[in-house]
Amino acid sequence: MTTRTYVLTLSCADTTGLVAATAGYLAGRGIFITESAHFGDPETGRFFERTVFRAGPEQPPIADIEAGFRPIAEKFGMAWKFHDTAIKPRVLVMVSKFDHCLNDLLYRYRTGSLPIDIPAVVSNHPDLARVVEWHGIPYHYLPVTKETKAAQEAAVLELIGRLKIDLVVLARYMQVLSPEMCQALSWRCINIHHSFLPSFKGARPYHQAHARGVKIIGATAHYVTGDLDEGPIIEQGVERIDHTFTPEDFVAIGRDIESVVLARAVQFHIEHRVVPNGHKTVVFRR
Ligand SMILES: Nc1nc2c(c(=O)[nH]1)N[C@@H](CN(C=O)c1ccc(C(=O)N[C@@H](CCC(=O)O)C(=O)O)cc1)CN2
Repeated sequence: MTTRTYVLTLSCADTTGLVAATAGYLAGRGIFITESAHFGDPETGRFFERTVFRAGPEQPPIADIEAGFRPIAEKFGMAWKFHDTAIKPRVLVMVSKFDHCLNDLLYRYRTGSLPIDIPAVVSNHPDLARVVEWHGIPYHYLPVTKETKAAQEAAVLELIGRLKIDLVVLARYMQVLSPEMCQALSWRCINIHHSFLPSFKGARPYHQAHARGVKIIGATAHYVTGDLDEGPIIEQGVERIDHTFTPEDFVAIGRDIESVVLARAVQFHIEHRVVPNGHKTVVFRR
C-alpha cells in the first residue's frame, strides 16, 4: 500500500483540548501530520480546523482511522470529514456566452495546474461548443427560458448525478438558479460575480461601478445560495482604476480578475481549505 495524504476538516463549538484531541489521536496511531491550522471565531464561538497527514503501510487503513476518530468527534459534537487527496474532484462547468473564465479553467485543467476532472460542460447557449470539444470534453447545450427553467434544471441535476459530479462551477453562467437547485448543490456550487461584493449586485455591475465613479473594481467567488449574490464568499480580488477608464475598460480588466479569483476559489475548495462558518467561510489559505 502506498503512502497517501489525507485532509481532516472539522468544526464544532470552541472549547479547550480540541487541537490536542485531534493531534493526539493521530500521533497515537503513528501518523505524520504535515500541515495543521485552526481558528476560533469569537463571534460565533465556533472552532475550525484543517489538518493534513500522511498514512502509509505502517499505519491503519483510513477506514480504521476514521472509525477511531468518531468517538472523539461525537464527544465534541464536531462536523468532520476525512478527504483522500488522491481522488481527483469531478467538476461540472456551467457557462453562458462569456468565455474568459471557462478558457482559464480549461487551460489549468489541461496543464494539470488545477488537479480536477471535467466530465462535462453545460451551457444555455451553443456558442462555446468548439473550444470545449477541442479539449475532448462533452458539451451539453441546454437552453432555458422562464417557462422551461424547472425542466432544464432537472436535466442539469440528472447529469450531475449520472456523472458523479463533486463540484459545480458557474463560470459566467448568466441564469439565476432556483432555490431548489441551490439546496441540491449546497456548499458545492461556486459562482464568480463580476464585482467586489457587496457592491454592485445583480446585472451589469461594471456599468454600475463606472456610474458610481469607483477607483477600485473587483470580482468575488462565492458559494451559490437562493439569495442572488449573497452566498458565502470564498475569494475576492481587486484592481485600481481611475477616471480615464471606460466601462469597456472595466470589463476588460475584470476578465483577468474574474479568471484568477475563480481559479483560486476552486483550488481552495478542492484542497479542502474552505470550512463553512454559518453564512461565511473560514479559508485556510496556503
Ligand atoms: N441562485 C443563484 N443563482 C446564480 C447566482 C447566485 O448568486 N445565486 N449568481 C449568478 C451569476 N450572476 C452574478 O454573478 C448573475 C447572473 C444572472 C443574473 C440575471 O439577472 N439573469 C437574468 C437573465 C439574464 C439573461 O438571460 O441573460 C435572469 O436569470 O433572469 C444576475 C446575476 C448565477 N446564478
